[in-house]
Amino acid sequence: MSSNETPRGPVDSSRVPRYAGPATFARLPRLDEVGGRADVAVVGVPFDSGVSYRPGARFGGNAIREASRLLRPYNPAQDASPFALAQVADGGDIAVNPFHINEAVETVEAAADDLLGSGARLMTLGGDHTIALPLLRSVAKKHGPVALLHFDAHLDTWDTYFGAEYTHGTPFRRAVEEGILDTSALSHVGTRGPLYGKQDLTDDEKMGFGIVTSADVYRRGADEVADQLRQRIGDRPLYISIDIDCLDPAHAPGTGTPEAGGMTSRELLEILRGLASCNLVSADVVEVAPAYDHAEITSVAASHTAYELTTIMSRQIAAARKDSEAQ
Ligand SMILES: N=C(N)NCCCC(=O)O
Ligand SMILES: [Zn+2]
Ligand SMILES: [Zn+2]
Repeated sequence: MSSNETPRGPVDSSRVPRYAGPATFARLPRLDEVGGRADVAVVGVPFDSGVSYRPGARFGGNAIREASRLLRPYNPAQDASPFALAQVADGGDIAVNPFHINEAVETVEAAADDLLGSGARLMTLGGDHTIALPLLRSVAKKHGPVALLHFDAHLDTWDTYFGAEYTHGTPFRRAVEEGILDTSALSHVGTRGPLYGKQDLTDDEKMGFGIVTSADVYRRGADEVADQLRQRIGDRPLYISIDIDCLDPAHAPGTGTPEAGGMTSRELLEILRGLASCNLVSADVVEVAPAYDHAEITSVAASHTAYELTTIMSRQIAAARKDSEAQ
């Protein structure tokens, strides 16, 4: 979108009932309806062949789209209308091979290359956490090694499962090995639950990660945690990866590897709002498995999470555009 074009926004829910018609994220236009160019492309990755326990995250993207019908155009928490500040559009799903993990990883990377190459930032809806690796590869090709904020109950820096190196428990170890992360700014947030051994933590620390556990969030509060994370990230290009199981199973039952004692959705949303000044280049929300959900609890939480992330990106795009116009 050039600076003098008005973004095409969501379907007006005061004219067309919000439950009518096919679902796109937040009832936004499809990417092809805005000439194939968007500032933020919301894309689904229906892939869950990398999971170690309950399957079903392949249906996550569409469940989030359905739940996002109720999102409204003005975000008071960030005082912004994200879909008016920048062109946000739904790029549909990346068609990945469910029978071949390595090929799926390549397909996701190539599709992300195309979208990022068109100038869009990515808001990806998973899918299981395996997909973070090809997304990070693509983002690093564009920006160099990026800072990573990883919200998750799990470390996801394990080595292999059944000899497989691409799984939902291993993407961030692979990313560190490949040199696509800025190891001076890596944090897990919401970590908790049993591990295989203490070595998991030692290995993780050696890779450069800092840990803010879900109990830390509870004790110190969202604002203090966001301040600390912001300081660590500085103005580095930042990728945020959100495994919905960072939330307590009470707030996100619809996921494949639930762990007790997690964050509330309020805490997650507040931490994200506290990061609004960071240079967020792309993000994902993964591990929503609707078959285990009830009353869309998980997909509503995921849709609001993606809404906050999209708002951060839109505000930055609008601010950058204003700066370049002033020059
Ligand atoms: N990324 C998610 N959600 N879970 C990883 C769990 C890996 C395990 O089964 O130990
Ligand atoms: Zn997890
Ligand atoms: Zn994960």
